[in-house]
Amino acid sequence: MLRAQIYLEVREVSYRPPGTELSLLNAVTFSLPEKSFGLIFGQSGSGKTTLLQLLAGLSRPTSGSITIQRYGNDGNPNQSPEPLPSERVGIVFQFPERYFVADNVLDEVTFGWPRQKSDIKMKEHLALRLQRAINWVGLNGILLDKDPHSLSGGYKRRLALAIQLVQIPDLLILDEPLAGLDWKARADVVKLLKHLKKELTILVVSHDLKELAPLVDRSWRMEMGGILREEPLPVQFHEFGFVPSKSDAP
Ligand SMILES: Nc1ncnc2c1ncn2[C@@H]1O[C@H](COP(=O)(O)OP(=O)(O)OP(=O)(O)O)[C@@H](O)[C@H]1O
Repeated sequence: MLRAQIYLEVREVSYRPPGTELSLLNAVTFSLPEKSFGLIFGQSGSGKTTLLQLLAGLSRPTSGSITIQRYGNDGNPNQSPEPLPSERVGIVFQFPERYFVADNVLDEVTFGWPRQKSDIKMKEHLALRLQRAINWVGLNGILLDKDPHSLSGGYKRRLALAIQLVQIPDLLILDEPLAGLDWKARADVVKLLKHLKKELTILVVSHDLKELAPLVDRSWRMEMGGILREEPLPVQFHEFGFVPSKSDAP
């Protein structure tokens, strides 16, 4: 049975940085249903980060569209697509801990929030959002007055996620979320992403295909020249520790 669903839809998006003749993305087209996990992989320099920056609204496509489309139970679009609002997109860049600015966890998560003038209702609303984000990423056991730089690698990534989740994004974008972490922290982040996927649409750029594969609903390879093609992950069962027994052999 079909059910109503919302899709992120990227149509024929091309991008040429202002003042250059070089096209970094060429007619990129894909769609991702809400509350699913998309993974983009491909060679270094193929344009993956450039695409994420466009999705986050940090730069604008030279042509093409990035929209939200709602479909009804009959599988037909409900109305015309709406532009993806950048304030509903959270993005965590590679090595987010390098950009921490505050000297305690609370200030890092609430950086830029109004401090004095907000009314009680607004303060309560912000406190609820903060609590939700902190609980979501499992930072509730951590003292909020701790120096973010003193946290372990895995907890720094949780904090980076909380900073985005506090804005209650519809789409969470992650650029190489496992890069630079030890095996335990990587396993921790994968577990956390599995949990977040129940509530959010997540789009990840990564080279860590093996570890992320169990979460992935849709995957695309970015080829040099900024061309995106849907492609299942090139991961074999044996890479997950599955060794066929003799009776399983064809
Ligand atoms: N503003 C710019 N002007 C010109 N070239 C750029 C600009 N930004 C990025 N590039 C080039 O565009 C190409 C794509 O870069 P991008 O960072 O998107 O690739 P990537 O697939 O994310 O690579 P990696 O996996 O190494 O992060 C690279 O060759 C990069 O040097």
